[in-house]
Amino acid sequence: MTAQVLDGLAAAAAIKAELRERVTALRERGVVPGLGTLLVGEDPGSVSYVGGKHRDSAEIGVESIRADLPADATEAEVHETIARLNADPAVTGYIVQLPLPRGMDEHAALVAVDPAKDVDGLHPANLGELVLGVDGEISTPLPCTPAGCLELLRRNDVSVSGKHVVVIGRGLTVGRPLGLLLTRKGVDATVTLTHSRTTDLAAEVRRADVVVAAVGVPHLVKPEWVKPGAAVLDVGVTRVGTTATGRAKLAGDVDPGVAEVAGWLSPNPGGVGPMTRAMLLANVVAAAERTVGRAG
Ligand SMILES: Nc1nc(=O)c2c([nH]1)NC[C@@H]1CN(c3ccc(C(=O)N[C@@H](CCC(=O)O)C(=O)O)cc3)C=[N+]21
Repeated sequence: MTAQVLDGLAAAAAIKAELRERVTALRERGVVPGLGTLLVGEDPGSVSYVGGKHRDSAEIGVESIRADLPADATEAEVHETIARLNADPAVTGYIVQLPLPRGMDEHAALVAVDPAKDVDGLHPANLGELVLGVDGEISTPLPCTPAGCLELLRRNDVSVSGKHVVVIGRGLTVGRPLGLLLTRKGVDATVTLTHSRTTDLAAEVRRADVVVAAVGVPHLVKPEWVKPGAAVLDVGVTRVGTTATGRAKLAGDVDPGVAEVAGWLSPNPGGVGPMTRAMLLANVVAAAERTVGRAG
């Protein structure tokens, strides 16, 4: 058996086509959505992701506002830039690209973002809404990678309702908020949130109907761990060298052999990454629509 491909590029293209129409409607009302990014330093992964976010924005008519600071920028400069993005009316929403350089206080940066402009869904107020709003609709932005995981499954008719989902990794941007999203009413998964201190990860994964690997350990999830027919989302990515042509060689958290056991598998690249970017744009468009609502 070979797993069906959970094609993130195709799903993201469909989402972007829908968003493009909403952007056109906003522009007709004189509202121009703008995505801001704050990037500190030159981590090659971060540079590549931020570039992708702005390319996607241009495709659907969202303006780009880039703030790039050198790796040796001071924390005060980072906070000045955050204040500027908070105040800039052209910026509908923005993200502080993580990780920040070693030694910088990420929590302090995330708290400083205006919650109304937090299109990452990582401000404590928005994460708090995610915790409090488990029983109903919430209008605050959802963290992009967790939302992208659910949307990729939904668009491929893979239901998680009543299913056992094993999430590997408890990080701020994926595992922890994903556990909250999966257990909301209407999503209704049963979740096991595993991490580096989990005693027997292989045994946990073997019981899973859906596996989400988000740790950044190349090829961690082995074919023998996966229940035949399970859906596997490969979220983590690690740069493991460069190709002869100078491009980055990437390795996901899932061993390629899993494709022979799983029922569905998201490729990496081409799976959850493009969905993360699509969800970011969805948050920007929704934030712009909320400003229209406020104006009457
Ligand atoms: N504040 C913040 N928000 C984030 O959402 C955030 C972050 N910081 N820091 C890092 C992680 C990682 N992340 C990715 C986004 C897109 C791809 C992506 O589009 N990947 C392409 C390949 C891109 C390539 O070739 O490098 C793919 O999977 O097909 C990957 C990873 C967002 N993150």
